[in-house]
Amino acid sequence: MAPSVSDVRSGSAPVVNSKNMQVTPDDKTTEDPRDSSIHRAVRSHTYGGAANLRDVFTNQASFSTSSSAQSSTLADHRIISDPFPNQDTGFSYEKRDQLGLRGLLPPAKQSLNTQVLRVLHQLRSKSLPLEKHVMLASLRQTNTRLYYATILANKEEILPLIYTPTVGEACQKFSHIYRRPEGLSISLEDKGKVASIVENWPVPAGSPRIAVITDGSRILGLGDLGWNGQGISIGKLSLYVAGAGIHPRATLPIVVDLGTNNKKNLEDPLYLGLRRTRATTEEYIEFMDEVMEALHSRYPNLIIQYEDFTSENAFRFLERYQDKYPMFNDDIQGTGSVILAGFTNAARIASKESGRPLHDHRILMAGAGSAAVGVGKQLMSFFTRQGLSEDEARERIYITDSKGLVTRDRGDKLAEHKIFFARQDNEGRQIKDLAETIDYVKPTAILGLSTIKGTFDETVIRKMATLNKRPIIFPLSNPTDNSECTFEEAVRYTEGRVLFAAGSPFPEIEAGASPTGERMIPGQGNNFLVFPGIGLCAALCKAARVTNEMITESALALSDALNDEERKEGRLYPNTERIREISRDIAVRCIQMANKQGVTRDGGKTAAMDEEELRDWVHGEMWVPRYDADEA
Ligand SMILES: NC(=O)C1=CN([C@@H]2O[C@H](COP(=O)(O)OP(=O)(O)OC[C@H]3O[C@@H](n4cnc5c(N)ncnc54)[C@H](O)[C@@H]3O)[C@@H](O)[C@H]2O)C=CC1
Ligand SMILES: CC(=O)C(=O)O
Ligand SMILES: [Mg+2]
Repeated sequence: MAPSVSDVRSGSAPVVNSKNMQVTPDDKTTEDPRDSSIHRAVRSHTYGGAANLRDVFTNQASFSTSSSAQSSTLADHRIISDPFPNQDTGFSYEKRDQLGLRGLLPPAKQSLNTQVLRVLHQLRSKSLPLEKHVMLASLRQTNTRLYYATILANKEEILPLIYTPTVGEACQKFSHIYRRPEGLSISLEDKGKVASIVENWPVPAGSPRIAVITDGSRILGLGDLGWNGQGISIGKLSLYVAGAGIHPRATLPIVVDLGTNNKKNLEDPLYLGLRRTRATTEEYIEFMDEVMEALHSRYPNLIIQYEDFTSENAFRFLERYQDKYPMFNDDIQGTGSVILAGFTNAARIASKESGRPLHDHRILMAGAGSAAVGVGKQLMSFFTRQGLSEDEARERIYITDSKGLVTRDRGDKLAEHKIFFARQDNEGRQIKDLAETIDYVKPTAILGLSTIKGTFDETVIRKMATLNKRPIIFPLSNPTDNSECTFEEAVRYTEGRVLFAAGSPFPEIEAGASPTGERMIPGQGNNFLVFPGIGLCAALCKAARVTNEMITESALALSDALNDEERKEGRLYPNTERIREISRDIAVRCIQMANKQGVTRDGGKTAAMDEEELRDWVHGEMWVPRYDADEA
């Protein structure tokens, strides 16, 4: 059955009367003549006949002749093959005449809204999430604006298809579902000539502003997927566009291919990455130095988000580059921010009901990788804000790994990143079992960043329910199949008292099925609630660095974003439907912090604005998918 107009949920309707192109490619580098001619052509919707991004670059000469009706008619019809300017049945009859599109399109002229209905109709006729993911990827590759209009009008339905959990399966099968290239692939074989590879990026509308880079070595909780990790860079950048209004053409997905240790991939004839095992640490460092230098020298304002590197390299490259380039690590810092926000909101509720002072919370983490340690470090600021010293704050946080509680005297050589939270007050006691560790620590909160499904089993959850009036339980590993427990399990074993957030989305529990008799909404504690706002901030104020203080500010802004209605509903995070508003508020607070720290490079523009002006300006800078007014 075809969906009705009312099926298209509003909120951020797909077609809105707002400016079209704002968080645009970097104005500085658009002085590149290739960029500016292309940018102008795209803006004015004249078109020189490029079939794809690369052609936009090579055919740019035809832009300058597009005023000639004769030559443009021959070339311009290919606009329907270029995803950004393509409007398909949305082209007005006048434009069809102008561009030689008569007869190449069905007779009907349809609005973007109606086109969204068709996408939903087709999407809902498919049963498997991966099929839906492939269909949406194909839409992104053929009609960018329709893709984003569909997402914005149907966030709850679409986000799990383009992001976790489905993006996990998509990455596992990325070489199989591959249709056409998207983003940059830079392989170890390009060593010594990475700058020329970066030069190859066709820059269809000026320079990119945000890049997401992965080496595919730890995709979600799925391990080493090699080149197939490109799917995560693409997925995260779709969220930048949908969630923060970054212009689609200002995004740059990158996979660096330094080999893979995934035997299945190496033996798969369809695998599209390098067929070699992973490079050594020395090779890694040299190569990444070259990549960062090449990206930064071509695009000095580019914000580079590191994603899903193994923990050792995640920490290594954050430390190596954070004071040199505008970059941040999403798994360490983005996750730290989002969990600090959710934990703060949960701890306030728990403390209000139990009378326990906020500074007296104790957090036990299952997991001691980049995500857990990043979260732990960010959570320390929760305690220091309650008046504790750094050491006292650190003592409130316990981490466990596959061998149990992490202690200094456990007898094994601890990875460097684990040492900070390794206990020294255990008096020689070593505990392997998580339930026993709970008896020892008596935590008010358990956070799962272990990648292991079922780590929070019935015994663990029931112990938390015995110890706490409102136990805080956050199984944060992705995708859903790796979650330490389900929402339903957490609710059942705590008789509905749990304060819950998970990395991947779980369904709500309706009032009739809930032990409390009230509808229960699970939180989604996922870094996608903050990284779009952090990146938006950095792009807009041309941040020279993404400082730790900016990251902490993003957490405070997210925590403050919860409104009264959401609090009444028992939410720990604001409703994802409001993601653009949330990103705007995060960006405003981060820009203010960036100005305070003197890391902006916008010539004092944002420093001169008061908060309201800044909020309006940031809002106005967000790109909204729409067709030209006369064609909508
Ligand atoms: N919700 C979110 O926004 C985010 C979630 N994550 C998730 O966090 C997970 C971990 O990521 P990384 O830290 O980078 O991975 P990692 O592989 O470096 O760390 C996993 C850690 O879990 C430990 N571990 C394994 N089995 C365990 C067990 N039974 N009990 C306790 N600890 C155990 C390992 O020893 C290791 O320290 C992934 O599943 C990822 O999807 C990561 C970033 C953001
Ligand atoms: C959400 C995310 O960044 C992860 O699971 O790795
Ligand atoms: Mg990640």
